[in-house]
Amino acid sequence: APYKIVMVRHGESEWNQKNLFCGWYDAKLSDKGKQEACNAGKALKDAGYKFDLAYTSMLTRAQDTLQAILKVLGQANIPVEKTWRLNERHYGALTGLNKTETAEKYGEEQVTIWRRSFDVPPPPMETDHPHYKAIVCDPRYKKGPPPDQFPMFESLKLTIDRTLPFWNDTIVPQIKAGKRILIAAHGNSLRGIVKHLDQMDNEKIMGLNLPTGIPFVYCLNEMLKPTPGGSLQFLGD
Ligand SMILES: CC(=O)Oc1ccccc1S(=O)(=O)Nc1cc2c(c(O)c1O)C(=O)c1ccccc1C2=O
Repeated sequence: APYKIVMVRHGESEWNQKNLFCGWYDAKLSDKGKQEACNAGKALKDAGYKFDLAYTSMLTRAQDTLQAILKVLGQANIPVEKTWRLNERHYGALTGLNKTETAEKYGEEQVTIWRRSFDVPPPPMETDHPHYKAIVCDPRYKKGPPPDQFPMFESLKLTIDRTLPFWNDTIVPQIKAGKRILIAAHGNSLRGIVKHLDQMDNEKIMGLNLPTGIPFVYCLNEMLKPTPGGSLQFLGD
């Protein structure tokens, strides 16, 4: 295929382990997550992959997954671009809650509605949220999003709507320039790219739960459309 691109969802985080909504909270990789990242690097190395350029989010769990992979590949010094547009979905007031607390606070019915909705957002993160300051005042966001666009909550739709401009405006030109690219990001930001590439409808993309730490490849034609059988090829399959 004229073009190939590799993507990987970050390894398990310490909050994934505890089944807490993480979103824009900067949880670290768990020991298992670090192992997953190394395994991803090994799978890519064994398959002979090399990269010219990598993209990741502003969140440590994705950045550390990327670095672990690049280290295994002996490519720790290739250019890496970090962007908030590849961040995980912002879970608003649910950030830090587990399953029981969510159901207690909002009721099972509301949880079921949220789980099934493409464009129903969770309640906003208020200024009294335990992690509000750590997230909103984090200096890493100095270069964006601008204060008036800084999310306090996101639906899956809103997440995809802020990820795709980065894909179209920044990543696509580099693919067309022939760069070998690796993206290490999050379940929902990667859903945005996958939905776009495979022209999936809302229900279908909500049914796709990308596994942590398993790289997947897209083989794209001249029009950057997936070739037959070129979609979502997981390494190790
Ligand atoms: C497997 C698991 O325990 O998931 C958790 C984790 C934390 C809270 C609630 C749950 S749950 O069991 O209700 N399942 C569960 C719950 C939810 C979601 C989801 O994908 C999911 O699997 C969402 O996407 C989601 C998105 C936006 C707002 C709320 C939810 C939500 O409440």
